[in-house]
Amino acid sequence: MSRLIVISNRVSVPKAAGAAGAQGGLAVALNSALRENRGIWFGWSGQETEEFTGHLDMQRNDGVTTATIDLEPQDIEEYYNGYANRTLWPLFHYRIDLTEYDRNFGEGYERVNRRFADSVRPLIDQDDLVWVHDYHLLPLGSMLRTQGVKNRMGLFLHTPWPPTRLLVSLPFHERLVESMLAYDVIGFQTEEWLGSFLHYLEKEMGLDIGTDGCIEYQGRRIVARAFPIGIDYAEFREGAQSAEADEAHDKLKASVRGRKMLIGVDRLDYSKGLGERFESFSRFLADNPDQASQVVLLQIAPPSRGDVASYQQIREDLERKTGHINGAHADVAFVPIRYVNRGYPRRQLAGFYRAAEVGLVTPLRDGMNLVAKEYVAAQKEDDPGVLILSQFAGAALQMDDALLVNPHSIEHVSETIKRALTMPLAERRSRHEKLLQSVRDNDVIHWRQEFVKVLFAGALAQGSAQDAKAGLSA
Ligand SMILES: O=P(O)(O)OC[C@H]1O[C@H](O[C@H]2O[C@H](CO)[C@@H](O)[C@H](O)[C@H]2O)[C@H](O)[C@@H](O)[C@@H]1O
Ligand SMILES: O=c1ccn([C@@H]2O[C@H](COP(=O)(O)OP(=O)(O)O)[C@@H](O)[C@H]2O)c(=O)[nH]1
Repeated sequence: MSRLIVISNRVSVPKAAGAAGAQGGLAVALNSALRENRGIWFGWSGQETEEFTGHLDMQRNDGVTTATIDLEPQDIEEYYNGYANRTLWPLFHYRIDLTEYDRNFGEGYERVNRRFADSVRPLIDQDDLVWVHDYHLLPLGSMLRTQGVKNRMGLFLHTPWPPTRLLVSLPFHERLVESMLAYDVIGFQTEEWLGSFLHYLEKEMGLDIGTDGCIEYQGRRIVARAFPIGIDYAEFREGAQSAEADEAHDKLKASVRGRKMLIGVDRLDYSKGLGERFESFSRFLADNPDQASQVVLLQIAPPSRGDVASYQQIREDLERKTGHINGAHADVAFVPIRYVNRGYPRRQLAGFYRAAEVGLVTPLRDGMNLVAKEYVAAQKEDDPGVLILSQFAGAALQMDDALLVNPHSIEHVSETIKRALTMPLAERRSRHEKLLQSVRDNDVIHWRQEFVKVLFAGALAQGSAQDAKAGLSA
């Protein structure tokens, strides 16, 4: 069996920054995928070094071998804080108002991708499958090809892919997209993002998408397909039944003293729609004065990408908004929003999810959103909570038994909160049963197997890309 060489910006090693529980879905998903496979996970340690040395720190933790490099401050500033998180992240989440174009960012991005290529190259054996992740590393595959790597290489994008009319605002967009065509397989979270990618290839590059869903490019055949990511269902369910989860559940339940609870768990990111969520909750309190002292919103929001100005801004905005809402609706014995700026281990989160009657997952745009799936997996099957889910999360395409909302519509979300809180048990059970089945059937193991199968076999996309092309416009 071929080894898997996974390459991502973020690697989940104990030494990595944020390992305490705020690393986001990519790290969580890859950790469990790699535990199942022989191979190596390569990437940035999350640490800074004065001068880049290319030194590989190899570790074996919990069944996963990792190889990490440290980056120098200029790399972190231009590549991670710069091109990845000030340019591509906002653009890929449809926020061209926040997108910054700076020549130094682009140069730093290419330099760090080259450093990744130089460092990982010696780890790749002839039969290995190479699987690159996310927007930080789009040109890595083409750099490895230049170094003579002939292995099968795949790319999976964890974020949305933007509509063509937004993407063309990126200087040198053609160069970036063309570099992606060095991969043999390009995976997206949903058919929608896949459709936008294919639209770009057709309209901007004049490429034909084959009837078999493949792209012929310079004598090579590339498969582009949707592979929706899932959670490690078995591991999460086990954790959700642990003593740690029970303790977290019991403590939280006791603290709300009989009130109903809504829960949100998100990195502190403008894409997660936290401001709109708080306003919707405030509207619910204003429109339902009889309920106002009976319901509490717990928002867990570990800080993320704190060196980027737009993230500092959203943090300030939310602090101000929470203060206003609590000021307007609190009384001496009751505060409506508990806003917590720290991360928790997932076993504790599982207990928190179970304690909440409603899961509020309302991003303005999100590649998938694993919190939505975790909320469902953590519920008691005989008395489950209700998931309110943004129609703009990738997860919504698989979870239409949730209450789907437009997170921009404060009225709609407020009314949906009321509906969720008063939903009869029979409807809660029937919705939850279907959601749980989908979360169980489409777990992270299924995701990894599907991607690796296509990468390994070079198999045709079986019409999926063609469906997306026919059914969606960018
Ligand atoms: O590494 P950070 O800068 O701290 O950010 C954390 C991760 O955020 C993003 O996660 C995405 O991947 C999830 C799993 O596929 C998906 O559910 C979610 O919708 C995405 O936002 C980012 O794409 C990762 O690279 C980051 O590691
Ligand atoms: O305090 C926290 C907050 C979040 N997470 C995890 O971070 C992931 C967030 O993934 P998601 O796909 O929802 O969003 P992302 O942060 O990757 O954009 C989920 O597995 C959460 O359980 C965590 O472990 N502790």
